[in-house]
Amino acid sequence: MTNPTTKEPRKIPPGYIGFPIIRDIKFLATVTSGTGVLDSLNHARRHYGTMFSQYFFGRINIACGGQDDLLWLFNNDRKSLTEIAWPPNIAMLLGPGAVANQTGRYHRVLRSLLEPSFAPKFVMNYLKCMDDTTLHELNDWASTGDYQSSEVFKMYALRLFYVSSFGKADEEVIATLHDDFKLWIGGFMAITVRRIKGTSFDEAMKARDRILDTVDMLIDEFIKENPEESERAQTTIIGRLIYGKDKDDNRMMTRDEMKDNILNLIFAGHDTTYASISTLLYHLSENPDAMEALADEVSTLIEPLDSDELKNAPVLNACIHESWRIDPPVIGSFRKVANTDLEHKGYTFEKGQTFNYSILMATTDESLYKNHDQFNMKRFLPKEHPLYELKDDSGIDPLAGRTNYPIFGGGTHVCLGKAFAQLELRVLAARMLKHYQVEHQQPAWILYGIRIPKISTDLKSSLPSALVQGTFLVLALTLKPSLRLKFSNRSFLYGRSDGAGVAFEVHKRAKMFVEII
Ligand code: HEM
Repeated sequence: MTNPTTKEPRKIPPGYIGFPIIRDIKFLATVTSGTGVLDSLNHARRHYGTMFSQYFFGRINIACGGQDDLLWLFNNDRKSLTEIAWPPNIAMLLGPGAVANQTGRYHRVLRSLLEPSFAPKFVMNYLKCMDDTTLHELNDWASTGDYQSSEVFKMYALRLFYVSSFGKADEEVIATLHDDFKLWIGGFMAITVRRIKGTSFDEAMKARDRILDTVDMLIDEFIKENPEESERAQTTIIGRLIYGKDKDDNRMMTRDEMKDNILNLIFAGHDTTYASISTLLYHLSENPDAMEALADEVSTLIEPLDSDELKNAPVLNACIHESWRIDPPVIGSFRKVANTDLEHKGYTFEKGQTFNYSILMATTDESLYKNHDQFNMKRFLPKEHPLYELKDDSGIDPLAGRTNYPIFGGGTHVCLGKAFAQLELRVLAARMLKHYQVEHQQPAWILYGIRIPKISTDLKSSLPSALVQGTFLVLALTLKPSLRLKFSNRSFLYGRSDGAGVAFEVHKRAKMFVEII
């Protein structure tokens, strides 16, 4: 902190602030093109280091992602010297009672009311319903025999959250929530928080009202059907939120807090899960050795799935952690200086200065992860594993919650749903590779089992390759039904575009189909 008598003129880190209009165009181009985020990050990192100024939604913002920067920021968070700083539209969409919007004591109270539902031990209560939902879902995907959009991952993510929350699924309500949620998230790109009729922000706020009404009705129903001592009240997210008490204050959540926080949880777990599934499947299909090792490992898992066994499955964890590392579902978050000016690296940051801490910068730091742009799940295998290879990596433990693997953020707002997210992905990956054969497939025409690459490439080379690939495809239709993937761009908010946002197809053995692009 600075001494007011010796305070120097404000200095901010170097960076491209740019000229009006040009910077607006540059900013929009960066955030709307998936690879633009990583490219511009790499560019800035090369020129200015791990802390630099940037123009962001109309103001100067400090981006940072070095180990020292993250430690500094997360420690400030704990001392209440920095606080959360969502852009105003996101803060409004989240609502006044949402944990992610809060600071100080109120934030601690809300966390203490929410944390029990997401504690690693408690999360194991959700294993059975997650597993049942997953088996059912995979079967549905497999039986369509047609390409589907990656939207199904979103519905699946919502369904998992819903069954863990309420202990059962109501398809009509899930579909309504899904549609409203899509409109709600559309408000994230709003440049004004004025409610002008017909704008995406206005539509998003209306969707927020509808979601809150739906949640209100669900809470009423839950209370009616599940008294405090019932099993559902004791083992579901909503049960814990309704009946749980804060240990210090002995107070329960108000109805408004409950509604805002259910929406907050849906938001926090929805697209993150969707992006996690997309990227994991992408990297596995691009890395057949990893996929094979994983399929071998999950084939030996006992039935019913056991939470400890899943938690300790080395290849499963290594693949998930490496996929999250190379394509973090959340690439960063926002903070601002709370009340007192702060100093770091010789710069003085005044009250209100905003920061964007970068998870992506840490996970693509070459000094932490050699060949960071290559998927290498072996970096996270335990030493005693037969596939373990210590090359240049420094043995980082992704579960330690350190700044060298900040996938779930850090400081006081560190992810509340970490154990939940890990369980979801473990169950899906285990079930998929235990029961299905997963094939990677670039966009192509599939004609009676023969895969014909898009004719945009050289025709002479594509025809023989079509025949070879077609032969392999037919051979591949062996005992397991197969899942096929095709890739397109992914939302900028959730990392790079080259990795995910998949349309995919699951089909039963020997099912023939034609895909028209
Ligand atoms: C792979 C999946 C996920 C990733 C990568 C992820 C990542 C993150 C990150 C980076 C933050 C910190 C944001 C900040 O510093 O401001 C965060 C916060 C949060 N996450 Fe997650 N998350 C995931 C899944 C989930 C799930 C499934 C839930 C719950 C169902 C959840 C609930 C939350 C909540 C409530 C917060 C806000 C906590 C607070 O502000 O105190 N997350 N998450």
